[in-house]
Amino acid sequence: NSQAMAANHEKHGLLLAAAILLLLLFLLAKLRRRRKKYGGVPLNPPPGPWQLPVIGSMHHLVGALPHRAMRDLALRHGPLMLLRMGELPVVVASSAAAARDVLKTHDAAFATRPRTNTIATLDGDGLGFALAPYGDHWRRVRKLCVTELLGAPRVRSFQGTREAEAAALVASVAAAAASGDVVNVSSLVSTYVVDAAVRVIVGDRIAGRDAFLACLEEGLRLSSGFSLADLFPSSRLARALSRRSRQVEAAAQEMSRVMDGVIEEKRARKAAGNGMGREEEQDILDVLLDGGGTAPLDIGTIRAVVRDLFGAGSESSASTLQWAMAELMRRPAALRRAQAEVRGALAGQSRVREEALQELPYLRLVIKETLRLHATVPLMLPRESREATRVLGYDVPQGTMVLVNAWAIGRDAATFGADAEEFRPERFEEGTAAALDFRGTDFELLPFGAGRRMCPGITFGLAVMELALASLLFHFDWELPGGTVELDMAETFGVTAKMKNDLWLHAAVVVPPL
Ligand code: HEM
Repeated sequence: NSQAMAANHEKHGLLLAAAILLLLLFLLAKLRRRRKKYGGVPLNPPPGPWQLPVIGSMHHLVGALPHRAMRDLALRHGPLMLLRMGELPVVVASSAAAARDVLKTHDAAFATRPRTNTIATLDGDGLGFALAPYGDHWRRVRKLCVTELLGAPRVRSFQGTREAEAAALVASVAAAAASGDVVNVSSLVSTYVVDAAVRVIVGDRIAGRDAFLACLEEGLRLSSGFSLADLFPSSRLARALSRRSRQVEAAAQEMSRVMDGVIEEKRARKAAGNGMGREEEQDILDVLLDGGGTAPLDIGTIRAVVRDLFGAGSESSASTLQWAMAELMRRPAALRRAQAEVRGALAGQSRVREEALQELPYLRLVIKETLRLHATVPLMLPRESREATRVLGYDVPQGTMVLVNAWAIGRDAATFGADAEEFRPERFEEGTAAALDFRGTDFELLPFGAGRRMCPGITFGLAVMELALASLLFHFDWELPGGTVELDMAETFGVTAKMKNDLWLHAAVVVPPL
């Protein structure tokens, strides 16, 4: 009997051991699968919200704009968190300290951009530099752009063009004011920014101008956000089903076709000895076709650089200007102060010349505060880790997409105090905020990013924005249209957080344009 009991015990023991072994193997396999999914062998992944199979964390982002939803999640999960968008692991940095670690301490490790299907399709036959992988091509094109195209001397050389476009903007507002119509500030400001950009980038005499702009706009719209194929890159079905993939392909082809026409036109004019005048008259495309003093660039690269400059430069600047006007309308004291400043500095003159902008420190604070509160590229442009890296003590494996929530960082009460959500340009005249700058050295304020991939168009963008804002405030008094109690400050979804609805205002001429 006792022998039978012992045998029974042994049998149970063996069964138990086998069960435990199986369980362990199962858990190990699961763990390995998890680790493999995260990419590599992370030791300590950043915390994050719970995930569902297949869609990952996407259900946490439903119902709010991504930068807002991610800010709310970061308040619960911390300044560095791990999300999963479909198959893609995405790490989000949401505090100045986390941003410093990504953009400064490990700048080189995070200096590349993810290559999503949308980007690969758009870049199909030409690689610019905004979305290019880190490497020799990016380095060469960026250097050319920083030194030859977007540097202070070149930007200064376009002063006359900008002033002419600002005069056209003022004339359009004045015409609407004279007829008593409400002015669509959003639309006029966008036209101004795009016209100024077209003239500076490809010149004002191109035949295919309208088709060219329509293509750029479509390309930009399609490259915003994530497409289905981007979220499930390994799923050929998703790719086949994704209507956007096909739209992107069609847009990319059309864009190349139109752009080639523009370039041909330029080349023909150049060959005829007409159109490559003195340096100060050269537009950016002239310089690109010239090779900028180095070996000539291939046509695909030229196409892509032109597209990048438009894509990165136009909507961001136009959107910032619209937010600035909208915020000023909500803060009459700030509006009055900015107007008193510009009208005082330019007393007796009939238009704003760029030299006068030096005398408008408050106007600059208005733009700075707008960039803080409405970082128009709210999640910056995505980065990707080139190697396994530790950020704030957490492991970020190679190949992880990294987003920096510049929008949330600009509104962080830990930096800007209890009124961080309010528009108050004066904050930059007081206390520690006065020392903060947005040129990539202070991680509390990152509207243009920081590090190797930071925005190279700051000088260009500020020149366009300051002149327009000064002109609008110098010539006109502004009022909300009758019946408007509260301005609609909602944002749209996209790479840039634009105002969702156009800003309509009443303008009254105070200083008549010539
Ligand atoms: C208010 C205006 C603007 C804002 C808020 C803005 C913001 C940004 C941000 C956040 C980035 C990503 C930086 C990073 O990854 O660290 C960026 C990149 C870039 N911006 Fe801007 N930008 C503006 C105007 C412009 C203008 C006017 C141009 C050119 C004409 C321009 C050209 C670019 C390019 C080419 C890149 C990619 C740089 C690279 O990957 O190496 N931007 N911008």
